Amino acid sequence: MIPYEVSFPTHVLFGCGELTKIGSEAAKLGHKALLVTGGKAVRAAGILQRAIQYLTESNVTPILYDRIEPNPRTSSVDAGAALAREHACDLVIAIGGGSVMDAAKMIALTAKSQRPAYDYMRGNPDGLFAQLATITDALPIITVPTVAATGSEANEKSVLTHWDTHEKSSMSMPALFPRTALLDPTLTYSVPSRVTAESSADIFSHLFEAYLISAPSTHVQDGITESLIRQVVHFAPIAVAEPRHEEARSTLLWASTLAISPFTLAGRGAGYPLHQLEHPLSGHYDISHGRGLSILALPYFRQIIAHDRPDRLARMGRQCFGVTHPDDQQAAFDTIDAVAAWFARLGITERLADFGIPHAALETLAEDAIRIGGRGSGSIAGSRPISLRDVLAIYEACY
Ligand SMILES: NC(=O)c1ccc[n+]([C@@H]2O[C@H](COP(=O)([O-])OP(=O)(O)OC[C@H]3O[C@@H](n4cnc5c(N)ncnc54)[C@H](O)[C@@H]3O)[C@@H](O)[C@H]2O)c1
Repeated sequence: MIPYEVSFPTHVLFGCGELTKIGSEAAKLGHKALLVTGGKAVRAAGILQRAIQYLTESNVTPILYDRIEPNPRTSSVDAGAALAREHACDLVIAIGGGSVMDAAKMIALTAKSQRPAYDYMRGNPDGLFAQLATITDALPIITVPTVAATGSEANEKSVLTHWDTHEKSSMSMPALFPRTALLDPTLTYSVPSRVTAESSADIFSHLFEAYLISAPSTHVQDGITESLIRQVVHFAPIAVAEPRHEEARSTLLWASTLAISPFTLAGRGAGYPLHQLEHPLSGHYDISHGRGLSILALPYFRQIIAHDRPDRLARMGRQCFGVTHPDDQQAAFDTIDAVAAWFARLGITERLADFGIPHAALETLAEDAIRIGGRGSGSIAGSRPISLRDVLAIYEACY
């Protein structure tokens, strides 16, 4: 058993219509808010206009920064932080998906520290990466997720891309915990089916990654994780088919928040190897995160987990996918088939070649995965040290 220390400090308000409370919640934390969002979707859905109205009615002045792209870049964070300083904002509000929330959280930090976002990233040799665990100072943050996917709304993580070096990596520090998260499932009704499908695959990957390579004595966490996987497997196809299905959208939204939380992760003692394999794909080719993960998942199961932890793959299959075979090895392979069928139901069937990635680039991508994801160790931590050869074999298998 691995000892753990747990913190879930974000105050969560969950329910259809909770967006109406954004003004009163913001007024508790500040007077002038940098309102961070993406280019079009949130405005097109009418969410942005409503948020501005509620803030203004509560005497909170919104300063709009609507330049966050999917797979957010350090340059966008730096520009947002400069705007927050210029207007003396005392609060940051994120309305959008994981990309917007991750960027807003780093804006809240760097607006105060006055350092470029890249200073905090793994690849910056003169940076602060080694000190992240002790960094606590940032402007207060409110998150309003409009996609059920990353859990960024209530966790201490941010994933950014430094486009000059194509490094995409995650940072984790206490300063990034949002103070308040407003979770309103109706805000996700406008998410297109394609994005709903890949976001659901992302929630699923957050749930299975540490679960499949978990240390022993995590029975409570296992039970919660399996329950969440069952809900995502059941409700994702429903939300894809019926975007305004309240029960499906509500379930996916809360599942996404809990998927990266101490309730599922405490004491696992394991990292996110599949995420380390995905980051170079979106870092170089701007592939959406959930899509990249789902393309890599099946070869990762076949080449790593089915050999190292058939017991865990079999358990996930029996608990969440109706697998019944009594032999663990066979049940592990049956689970892979069941996950493949679920991806197919969601319409996720692409291969890496479909995204214009040249075959000759696979080696560079694999080297990047090892360099950034391996933190200088020469391999990625997982059920065993995952080598350059393993990564390349997985990329080849889904090309
Ligand atoms: N912080 C974390 O813990 C964490 C965990 C996993 C992944 N991530 C990162 O988060 C990012 C992905 O976030 P994401 O999956 O939420 O996607 P996203 O934020 O990139 O959004 C995906 C798309 O959905 C659109 N969209 C958002 N809300 C919408 C709505 N209501 N209606 C219609 N369209 C809408 C966006 O405009 C965008 O085009 C990646 O960079 C990933 O690496 C962060």
